[in-house]
Amino acid sequence: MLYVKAPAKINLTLDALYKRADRYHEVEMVMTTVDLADRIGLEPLKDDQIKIISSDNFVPHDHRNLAYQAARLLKDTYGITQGVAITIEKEIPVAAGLAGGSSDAAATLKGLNELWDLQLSIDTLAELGAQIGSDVSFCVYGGTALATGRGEKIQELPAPPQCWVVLAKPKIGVSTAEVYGGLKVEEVVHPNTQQMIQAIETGDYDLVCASLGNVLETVTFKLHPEVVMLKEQMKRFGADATLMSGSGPTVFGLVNSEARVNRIYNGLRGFCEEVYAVRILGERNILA
Ligand SMILES: C[C@@](CO)(OP(=O)(O)O)[C@H](O)COP(=O)(O)OP(=O)(O)OC[C@H]1O[C@@H](n2ccc(N)nc2=O)[C@H](O)[C@@H]1O
Ligand SMILES: Nc1ncnc2c1ncn2[C@@H]1O[C@H](COP(=O)(O)OP(=O)(O)O)[C@@H](O)[C@H]1O
Repeated sequence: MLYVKAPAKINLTLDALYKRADRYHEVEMVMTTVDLADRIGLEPLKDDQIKIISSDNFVPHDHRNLAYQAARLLKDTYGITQGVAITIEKEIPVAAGLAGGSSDAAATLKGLNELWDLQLSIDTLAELGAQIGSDVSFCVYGGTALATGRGEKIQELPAPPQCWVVLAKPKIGVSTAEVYGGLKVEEVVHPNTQQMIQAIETGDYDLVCASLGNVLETVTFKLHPEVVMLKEQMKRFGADATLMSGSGPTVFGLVNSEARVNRIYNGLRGFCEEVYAVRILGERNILA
């Protein structure tokens, strides 16, 4: 069995510039991976089938699974007749704004590239990933990046200044398509993406905190007011800055003191089941 790690991402910024003719939004996003990860196990099968094994009931076990789609894409593109059993040990909450499914797909692409000895470059894997979903290219590279286009054009950035990230997910799942569908691009307050990049490049933690912004927040807040409450609680418990990740509903807080992390974690655990305190995995780890 070949194992590959599939880490979650958070969006430090998420800006939408306009809606395109293909109905996707042209975006600018600063994203970074965190050390909350699924584990993907890949085992060759003699017969020509793709089998998904997972004990998580929220994860589809058929062709709708993004890891299944990654294997299908490689098989169809490169004429592979071997089958594979894909075991998904799920740690990342599903439909949470943390790109769990996209990261599983990216890890599957990387793992099968080895298992089937395809010798594809990381850039080719990222291009293939874009056919599966907008976030998959970023997940292939990991680390920290500016993502543009519909999210698939990736420019590497250095690691942000090290800090803790507290993640809290309310008991709801959010549909990315529904949230983007409710966005009125002409009314949004744009985050300052260039300032975030400058903050990361100069290692300025306070400026990172001041530059967080996500135009999807207002849409998800209207659909699910409990997300606003959670964000306010996190700030009240002492996070330096807070933001919703992706289309939500997960909210994260940045914190640069361990004592405060514990206080926030314990405080939030009182009324939110899914809380995690993790570190930023700022650097690329292509081999995962
Ligand atoms: C919002 C983000 C931010 O990182 O993350 P999540 O909340 O999903 O984690 C991503 O852009 C999500 O990427 P991903 O989940 O791969 O989305 P896709 O499957 O490509 O698209 C789902 C739907 O979202 C809308 N969509 C997505 C990306 C984009 N740039 N513009 C869009 O309008 C489209 O309606 C599309 O049909
Ligand atoms: N391997 C997978 N893990 C999680 N969700 C998956 C996976 N494959 C497909 N999905 C589907 O993708 C949708 C989005 O899930 P996910 O990637 O976890 O969230 P998000 O897009 O908010 O980051 C879910 O509705 C789920 O049914």
